Amino acid sequence: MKHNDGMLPSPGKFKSEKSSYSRLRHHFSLAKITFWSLVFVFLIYVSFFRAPSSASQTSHSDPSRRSLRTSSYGDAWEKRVRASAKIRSHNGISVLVTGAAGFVGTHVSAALKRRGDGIVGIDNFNNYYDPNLKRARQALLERAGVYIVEGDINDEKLLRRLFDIVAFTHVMHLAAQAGVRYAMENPSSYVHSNIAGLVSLLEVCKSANPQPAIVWASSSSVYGLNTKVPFSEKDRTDQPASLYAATKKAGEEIAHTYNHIYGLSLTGLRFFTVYGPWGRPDMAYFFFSKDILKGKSIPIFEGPNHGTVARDFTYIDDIVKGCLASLDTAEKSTGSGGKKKGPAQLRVFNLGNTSPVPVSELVSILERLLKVKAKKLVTKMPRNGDVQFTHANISYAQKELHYKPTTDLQTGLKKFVRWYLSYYGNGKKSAQ
Ligand SMILES: O=C(O)[C@H]1O[C@H](OP(=O)(O)OP(=O)(O)OC[C@H]2O[C@@H](n3ccc(=O)[nH]c3=O)[C@H](O)[C@@H]2O)[C@H](O)[C@@H](O)[C@@H]1O
Repeated sequence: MKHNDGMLPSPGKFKSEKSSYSRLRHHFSLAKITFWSLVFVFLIYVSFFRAPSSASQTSHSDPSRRSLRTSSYGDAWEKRVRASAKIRSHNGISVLVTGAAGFVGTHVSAALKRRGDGIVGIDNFNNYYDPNLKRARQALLERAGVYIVEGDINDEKLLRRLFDIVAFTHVMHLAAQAGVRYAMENPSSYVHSNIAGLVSLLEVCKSANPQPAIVWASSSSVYGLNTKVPFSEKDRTDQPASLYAATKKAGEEIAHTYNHIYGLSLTGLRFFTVYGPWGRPDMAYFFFSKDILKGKSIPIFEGPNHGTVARDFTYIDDIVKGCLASLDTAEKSTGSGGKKKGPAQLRVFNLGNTSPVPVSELVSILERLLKVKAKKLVTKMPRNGDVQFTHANISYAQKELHYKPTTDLQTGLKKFVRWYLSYYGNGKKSAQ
């Protein structure tokens, strides 16, 4: 600005010398044009280079950006959605599976498809862990005839569009930011997926006509610092030990609200450390296997006074049975047009294995199966959200869902290791 001010002409001078006046005027306009061009270029720079850098951090969380992409989905896309949602069995259901390229999502989608239900998946394919594994799961489902729409559950416009195309009878909501310890690194991703994403989904479900029944993934971590074992659904869950657990607990309260106000039928499933083939590389059994094969040391947590850390590890096939039984026993939502017509079903179930195994035992089993001795590094359990012990009381699920886990850790890990070695090779091509 100063530079330009300095060029401001004195009017008196220009009256006496006309030609130099017009020359000066010409110079002045050139300077003005140059100045405003620079301002313009600067503004473009700011909007194109600065703003997107902050947007790119939240790009996964900006539904409007995705909606732009969504609007480009055309007839061919719609046809794929319809084909995938086609029910092929008598009494089949049509299910929107969120997080379909995830570990549990893939297994549940495949199982539903096998029995003739119509399935449409949705997944944002984020890079919390190796997206190649998610793509491989997608390819697996694709071969089975399940289409996964690439999109975020925060994108209400996309969700509404899916409901316009398919009258889903059920939603199996498995999309989430998982992992207990990562919550200290990236807390907002938990709020984004587990709270905002859930609300976005429920908003769409509540105004869908007919409203679907919803089954969704809560977590055993909601028991937090609860010391009464085995954990029963009636026990207190108001002492979460991690933000992850807090967002899942918040999800249970949000479910209550949508059930209460809009008559949505909602079933929350508290999964207990689910493991198996096609599992999540961020989980201990998975990266322990990878590191044992690589000869890297593995940190085995122990509690205060050398206390045992144990988990009620639950095999994926048992979890899938629990999910399907929850869908099959879910009553219809009672609302329509965003209004409640009567009381609707609201349930929460533990889906565990009822037999906790110490982490040290998990490692011993892996050593035997992988035929490699682990380099164990016994470490004090860090204060980053872990709890020392989980143990499910499953009597409620047994009664209502006929849920009965049948796979012990040794048998389940054998299947996992077989898959791991066939997928990644004998440690040569290992997980990322
Ligand atoms: O059941 C649940 O609710 C939760 O189960 C798992 O959480 P977590 O049980 O902590 O599973 P892992 O991260 O695989 O840990 C398994 C066990 O290994 C221990 N561990 C973990 C990491 C490590 O480096 N060393 C170690 O000993 C943990 O303390 C824990 O006892 C999942 O990661 C969560 O998404 C899920 O919600």
